[in-house]
Amino acid sequence: MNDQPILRLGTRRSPLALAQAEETRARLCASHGWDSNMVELVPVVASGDKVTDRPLAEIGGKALWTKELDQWLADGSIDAAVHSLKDVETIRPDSLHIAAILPRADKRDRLIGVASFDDLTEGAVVGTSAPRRAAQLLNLRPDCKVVTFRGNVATRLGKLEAGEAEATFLAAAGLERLGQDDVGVPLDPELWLPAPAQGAIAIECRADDARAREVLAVLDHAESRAEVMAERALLLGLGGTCHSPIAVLCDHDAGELAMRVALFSPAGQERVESTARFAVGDLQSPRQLGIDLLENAPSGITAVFNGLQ
Ligand SMILES: NCc1[nH]cc(CCC(=O)O)c1CC(=O)O
Repeated sequence: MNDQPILRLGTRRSPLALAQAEETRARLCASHGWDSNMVELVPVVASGDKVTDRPLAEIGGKALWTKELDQWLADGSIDAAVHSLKDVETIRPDSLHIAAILPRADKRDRLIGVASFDDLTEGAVVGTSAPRRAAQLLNLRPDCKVVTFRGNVATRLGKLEAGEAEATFLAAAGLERLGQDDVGVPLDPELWLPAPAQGAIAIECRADDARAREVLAVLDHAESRAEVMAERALLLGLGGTCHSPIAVLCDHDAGELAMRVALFSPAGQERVESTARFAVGDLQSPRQLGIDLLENAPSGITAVFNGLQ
């Protein structure tokens, strides 16, 4: 009997990351008829988890979430890595391959602490460290004051509980995966858009690892992949990073993809938005949309995308 695991799955150690890794393991075992010990979870402390008092954009960006797992993939310590796709940089090394996108969960943000934006007091302090959430909030409610909220979901809810802010935002998907979908209220995409690829779990392996690619491919959800790849193509066209206040949502609609996008200046005074429809699988058009949007954007928005601010 061979008791070696068939697949070593790297994950971050936060409760949300572990829940996502467990979901991946459960799907793999169900699809292949494996026992759960045939997939080994290998937790790593990511650089991004070590610094929790400053905004991610300030301390080095999204690479902080993938650096260690990329390294472990490269040196063969793990066969695959589980990521929240919204935390994964737009341009990935050629040596890695996104072998599967799991069925996407609720794509919306939830507002926590108050029942609606109208219920925020005049000048309310709101906790977030995401440039998109800060800018989008200030666009709706210029009177609010934004304070940095980082750390895992429980940490952020704890800060809210301790009165450090009147409200905060969290992704519905993360709350759901932690069994906390009773927290806060979902924000209607007509009013408030999520981050590119929000709610999507991606599983990466080495591009040249045919066995891992084959084993993981059964988990791939084509509809979710089409949506998140279009959102990431837009990001590529915009040259967006985690510094960029970009809000976008792509849904399937009548056999096509329907995209809504909004860009903001950092303090929220300026906003450009657009809607577009694409054929499923067309990545050139969302990328072009990003380029066109920036060309016509007001200067406060182009400045942040051109790294001038
Ligand atoms: N930036 C942190 C992060 N990365 C992924 C999620 C939640 C799950 C997801 O959006 O896919 C969260 C927490 C949040 O934004 O509330």
